[in-house]
Amino acid sequence: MTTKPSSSCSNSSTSRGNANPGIDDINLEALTLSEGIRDSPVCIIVLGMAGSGKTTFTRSLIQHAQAQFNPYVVNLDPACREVPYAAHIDIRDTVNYREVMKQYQLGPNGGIVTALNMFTTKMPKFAELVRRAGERGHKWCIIDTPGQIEVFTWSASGSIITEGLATMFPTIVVYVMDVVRSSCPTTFMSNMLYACSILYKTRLPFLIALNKIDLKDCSFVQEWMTDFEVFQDALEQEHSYVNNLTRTMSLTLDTFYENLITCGVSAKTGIGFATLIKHILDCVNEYERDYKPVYEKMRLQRLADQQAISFPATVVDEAGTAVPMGLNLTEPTSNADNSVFLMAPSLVPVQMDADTEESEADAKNTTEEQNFQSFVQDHLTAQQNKRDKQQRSQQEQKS
Ligand SMILES: Nc1nc2c(ncn2[C@@H]2O[C@H](COP(=O)(O)OP(=O)(O)OP(=O)(O)O)[C@@H](O)[C@H]2O)c(=O)[nH]1
Repeated sequence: MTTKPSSSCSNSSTSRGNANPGIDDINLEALTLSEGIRDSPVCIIVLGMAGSGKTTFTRSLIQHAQAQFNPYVVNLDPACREVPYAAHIDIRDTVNYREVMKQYQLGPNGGIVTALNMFTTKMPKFAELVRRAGERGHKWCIIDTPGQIEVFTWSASGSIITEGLATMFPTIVVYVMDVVRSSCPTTFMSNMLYACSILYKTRLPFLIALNKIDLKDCSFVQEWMTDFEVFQDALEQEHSYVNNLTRTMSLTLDTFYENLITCGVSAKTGIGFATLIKHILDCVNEYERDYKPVYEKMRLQRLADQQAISFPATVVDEAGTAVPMGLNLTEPTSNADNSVFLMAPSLVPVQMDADTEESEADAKNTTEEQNFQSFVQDHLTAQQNKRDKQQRSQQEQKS
């Protein structure tokens, strides 16, 4: 097991003092936009609503693709406790999400977004690791994303990662959908709206994995997508205020359904994965045929933008003045000096601080113990004072 660094971001200086190098020490040339889009590895970004089964799906896909595609695996969920597969790159090795929450005074979702932002500062090096994986024979790179879907799909870092990968490697999106939860027409429609918005936002080949078919057959979803009348009938059974909206939406999404590929799977039992892999290969062909020219153009445009002369903020009119954020918020240490570093197998420093969670738990236990002791002490003192007072008043009465 990889030992977790104790600070919010693993500091490159930690690794520099070590016998084992960090990623910044091995003179890793960051992959630049000047290189064209490669043939491999194919990046498969796994998205889906919380609890839809993304992580279980990722594990199952790895198993089914192992022999043929030798997947390189990336976990981008900083908040998960553990993953049921061996990840080659795990965001949790790069950014300590709990420490981020503490230092930046954030709630859980803000912590996840910030952790992802920090990881994204190393995007060129992340891309370089993926490229090297391709050269070592990994034909696929499977990327598991955070539980809260909006954290990835609607954050700047999610876009940077998705577009960054798509301008360097063939990239597709697999949207995992829970068929059991989608048996409610309104939930189905919410899921479809999400899928639709992601499809248009990412502009990548898109495949819907209808997951958990061991619990419920997915043919009803496919029927709802192809036959408007059947969906209307299902909607009639529900008495909800949102029915009108759902009905209108289903009409709007009709054209979107036509271009969608769906595939029933069970991440738990493995049913449907042989077909799913065929669909993934079709999506890769689709990327090569329809999307690659678009991303190639985007890559060249970005390269031109990068090479254009950039003016320092001082010469820009109305550059403005930075103001401190929030109330009494101490600015956390800046990360501009390369203090976030990316870890991958063989780059893990030998000497790491004690496991953060363990030490945090110990500290918490000690504090709780102290709090409890002082509570008992206060209680005993109060009791004693009460007894003394009673004795005094009894003596006064007697005298
Ligand atoms: N029966 C059944 N259960 C499944 C299947 N896939 C996932 N699950 C269960 O669904 C639950 C959620 O699965 P996860 O893989 O953690 O889902 P996730 O989308 O990664 O979850 P978050 O990242 O927390 O949003 C777990 O209890 C899984 O065991 C499946 O195909 N069949």
